[in-house]
Amino acid sequence: SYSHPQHDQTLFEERYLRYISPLGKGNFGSVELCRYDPLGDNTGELVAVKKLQSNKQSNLEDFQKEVNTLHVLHCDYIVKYKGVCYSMGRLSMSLVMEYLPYGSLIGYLEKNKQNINTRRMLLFASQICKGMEYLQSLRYVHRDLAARNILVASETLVKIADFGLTKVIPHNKDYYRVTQPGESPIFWYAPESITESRFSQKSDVWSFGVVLHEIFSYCDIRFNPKRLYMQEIGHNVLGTSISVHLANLLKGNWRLPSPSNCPPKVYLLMKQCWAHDFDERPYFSNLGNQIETMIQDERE
Ligand SMILES: COc1ccc(-c2cccc3nc(Nc4ccc(N5CCN(C)CC5)cc4)nn23)cc1
Repeated sequence: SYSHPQHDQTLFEERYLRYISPLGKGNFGSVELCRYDPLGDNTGELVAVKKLQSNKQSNLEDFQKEVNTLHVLHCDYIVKYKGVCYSMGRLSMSLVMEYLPYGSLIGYLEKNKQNINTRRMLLFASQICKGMEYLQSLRYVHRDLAARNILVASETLVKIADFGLTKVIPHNKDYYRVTQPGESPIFWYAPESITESRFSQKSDVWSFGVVLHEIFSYCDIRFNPKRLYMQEIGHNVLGTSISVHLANLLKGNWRLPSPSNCPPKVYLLMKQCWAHDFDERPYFSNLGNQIETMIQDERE
């Protein structure tokens, strides 16, 4: 059954949505840069439009849920939802969001690593913490927190994007169990998510630790989490699935190594997020405070 349509949904008319260029491919869809230009004089605003890839019913319902999720989120550290555009002909819909000019954190850190100091990396980390704290206050679990899903709005502001896998935790539980794990980003997953498909605020904290590792590795492809884990697991693993090897590696307390030049106190923060027992992992509020303190201490 369809989730109820949002009554105050902002409607963008397809005929005024001018395609400019592709921005990337996310979960279930592609994102394009468009100008919404009703006056037809190029004075309209630039927007990021996420088009639903296939019109498969299941994807349409997941997409509608993503729209409903983003619609209720109002936070400086979460990409702003603007509205939807229905293409009547194809009975499909697109999600219209604010356009963030600097793109994803991955491209930004790689390109600007020369002039990004520890202080700015900690600032980005604290903003992601605040966005996650807000998300958790509404009982949402993101489930796909990764540098690829963090967008750069300005040189001093990042926002969390891509709520394709986000779930709401039921009120009588403190975790969400996924039935059909699709294309899973297992190298960002907590052990309990890998072995039991169990997702909670504490599994998002684990993923945040991996995002910290990505940030302090300047998202250098040579040190990306998947590559580091696969080096440790060994590329020629046959038979048993990668996730079994990964779960055993984590059970045996192997963790991603400290990025080079990463301040020891930041690596300690990552290790806190990677406590095997999810009850021992800090909350985003606690992480945010620790990071704020580090920012104060940064003399740079
Ligand atoms: C996974 O792919 C995406 C792509 C775009 C988005 C998205 C959603 C909501 C808002 C939003 N603003 C931007 N901006 C943006 C700007 C530049 C680029 N790149 C410029 C350089 N190119 C080589 C790569 C794309 C990508 C995204 N992207 N974006 C989310 C996931």
